[in-house]
Amino acid sequence: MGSVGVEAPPFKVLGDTRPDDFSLPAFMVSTTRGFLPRADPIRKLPEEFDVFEDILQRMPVKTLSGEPGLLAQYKLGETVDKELPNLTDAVKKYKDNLPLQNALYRDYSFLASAYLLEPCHHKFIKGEPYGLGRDFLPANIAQPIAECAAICGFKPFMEYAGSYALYNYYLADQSKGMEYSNLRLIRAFEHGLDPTSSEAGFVLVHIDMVKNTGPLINGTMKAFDAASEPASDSIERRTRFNEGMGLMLSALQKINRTMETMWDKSRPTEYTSFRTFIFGITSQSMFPNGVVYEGLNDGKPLSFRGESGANDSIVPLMDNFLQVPMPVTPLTEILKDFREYRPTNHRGFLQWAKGCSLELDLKTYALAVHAKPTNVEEENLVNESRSYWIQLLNQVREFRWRHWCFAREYILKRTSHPTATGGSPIVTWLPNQLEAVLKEMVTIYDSVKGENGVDSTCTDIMDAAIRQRDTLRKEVDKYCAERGVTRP
Ligand code: HEM
Repeated sequence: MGSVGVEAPPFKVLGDTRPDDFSLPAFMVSTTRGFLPRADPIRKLPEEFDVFEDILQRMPVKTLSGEPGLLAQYKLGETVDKELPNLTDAVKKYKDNLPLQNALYRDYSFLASAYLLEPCHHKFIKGEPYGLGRDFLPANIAQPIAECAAICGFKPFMEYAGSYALYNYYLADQSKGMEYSNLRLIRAFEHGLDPTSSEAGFVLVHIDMVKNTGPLINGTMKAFDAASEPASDSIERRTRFNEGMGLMLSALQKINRTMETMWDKSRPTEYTSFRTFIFGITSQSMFPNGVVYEGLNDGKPLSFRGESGANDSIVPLMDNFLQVPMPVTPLTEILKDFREYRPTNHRGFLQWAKGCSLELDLKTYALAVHAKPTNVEEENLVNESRSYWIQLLNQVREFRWRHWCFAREYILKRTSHPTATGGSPIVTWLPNQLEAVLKEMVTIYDSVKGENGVDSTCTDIMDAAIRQRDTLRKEVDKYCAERGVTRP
């Protein structure tokens, strides 16, 4: 499987993820594991890192044994300063083992965030505002994290895929595979080593969703493959294009159903307490002057965005495939910035998919607005393409709408802190993209509804979407008024 030969250089999507090949990066897009790492994450570090491992195990608010850890006692900072050697040379020794470098990056980024945000956690549990985080990362964390992050192609700060979420699970029982109840976190800040905790649920639901991305990639590649064929056999071409979109649609439906399990797996009342540790530096009151990484950047402070699902690749893939236009606002600039915080291979794939969709003029082909089908079979296929396109947009809408509901129930109702972990403004940012999708749905529907009709599924979808747009506007206006926020 693999590569579509349009003008853009072909992108190699893996079929076999070659789990035993340590010369390849941990993250490479595949039709089997989708956006998950090529193999289950490495859990155990080599023995040179034993002291580091020991601190990591003692770190969480609640350790694996259930005892309070260093973060519960406000002792992580002094423990790191006293006990942790600078292991940069040991990191370099394993430079050719890329999945191991990713495991090191995950572990150092956990320690870096815990170290920087420990004071804020202690303010938070006393019911006070976050105050200031530590603005200095000592060499024993700063230098090894810079080393392994550079080798893996990450920024030297916690990210969603490479660290907190997608490279942070193991299978309790190897024979049971990736079923939800068999997944455990490798690292956690608060109570996440207990699989029934809200922190574990929050992370594991992301993994459980991304687990379904193999078929999404497979469908995407099939749709691109079909559309890039010569137009001579238009029936065959469109049949295969529709098959690809059909696979994408069923994958997205499954992903959205899994997302809905968040409500049970992670309680809305508990999110704000573990999230203290996943905030970033950029646009956060806890780090007004950035953070100095000892021995790096000539002593000048650095700033990175925090961990966020905004760095997941499912929705950006759909935005790019469907060519969803985003408004020209400062909020959209944040969306673009988020897309820098992901594995290099994911980034390459998303950019390639965007170029491919534009180059193939996929939207025009799918909607075939002024097409004059020569027979009933072709007409039916064209209507099917239109229907799939609208249904795919509807899945992106559903994802973003549920997301707005998460933001409302887990965050807006619990805290007045104005920025999310990734540094986006909490009231206006998610609606910026959700409104863009709703607008695109209306535009597309208006362009095709007179064209011999679209099926009744689409009519129902549009009725619901238009009602939702009105509800969203009212809710955002209410939160803006309450918090004195103006929409950019
Ligand atoms: C309790 C559950 C969740 C909460 C409270 C939450 C919160 C947020 C917030 C506040 C943002 C804004 C960006 C920022 O961090 O600055 C965001 C963005 C995002 N999150 Fe989540 N999230 C949740 C679950 C998920 C899940 C399960 C996924 C699945 C991959 C996900 C994927 C995304 C995506 C794709 C965006 C960007 C949205 C867009 O492009 O419009 N989130 N999330």
